[in-house]
Amino acid sequence: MADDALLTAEDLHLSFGPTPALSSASLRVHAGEVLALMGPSGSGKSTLLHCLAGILSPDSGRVRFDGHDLSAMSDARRSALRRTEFGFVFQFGQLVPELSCLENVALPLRLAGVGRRQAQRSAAEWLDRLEVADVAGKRPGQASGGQGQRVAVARALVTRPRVIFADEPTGALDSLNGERVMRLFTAAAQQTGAAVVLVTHEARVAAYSDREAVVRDGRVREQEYVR
Ligand SMILES: Nc1ncnc2c1ncn2[C@@H]1O[C@H](COP(=O)(O)OP(=O)(O)OP(=O)(O)O)[C@@H](O)[C@H]1O
Repeated sequence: MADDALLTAEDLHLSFGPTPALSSASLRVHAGEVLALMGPSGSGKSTLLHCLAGILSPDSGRVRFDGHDLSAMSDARRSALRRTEFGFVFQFGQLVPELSCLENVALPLRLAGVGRRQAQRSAAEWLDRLEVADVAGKRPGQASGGQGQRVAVARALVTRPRVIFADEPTGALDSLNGERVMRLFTAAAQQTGAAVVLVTHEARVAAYSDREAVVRDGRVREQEYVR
């Protein structure tokens, strides 16, 4: 594999008490690619994603983003990196229920110091791109599951992060809505040049990736370019 990876995991080990979750897991993520992490339940996919995102620290091994070792950073610097360079989409959108969908998407920009009007303008553009402009004024509870996930994708992309981590982003949706989310998500990520690291059980969802990596027993066993 080429050495120009944006994000790398090298020989990660991590146990939760007596339970090993990662046992020598290594992976490279390249700028702009969509990488699907697949594998059996409990094999370590989410743990690997959380280590790559700097949410969990491995017991040993190293994660590097753009050449910088995440474990060598202070907590404050790692949090800042997560806010500015990474975006997140989870199974249940985790939108703020009291805010409108527009305000949810504008929120990461507001937290980054962008003025209200500019943040709302960008948020509206992103809702439009994800084909959910019609729910801008609604609260997440008034949107459907598929619309909520597209709002969550807009919120993850609005800051133009370099990597988006998505853990079962379509897990709560039927296949038609799941495919719509994936189609819009991957197209939007491609437009911004963001890499996507996607955990999924579903071959239909993984079909939107450029590359699949199979995690078994805490280790990346097979990797294959699918497109
Ligand atoms: N917070 C935790 N505390 C204790 N054990 C954990 C914790 N998180 C994960 N584990 C264990 O670590 C192992 C790997 O879990 P992980 O969630 O990474 O697997 P996964 O492949 O994402 O599973 P799934 O597909 O079911 O979501 C499992 O044995 C799991 O039970």
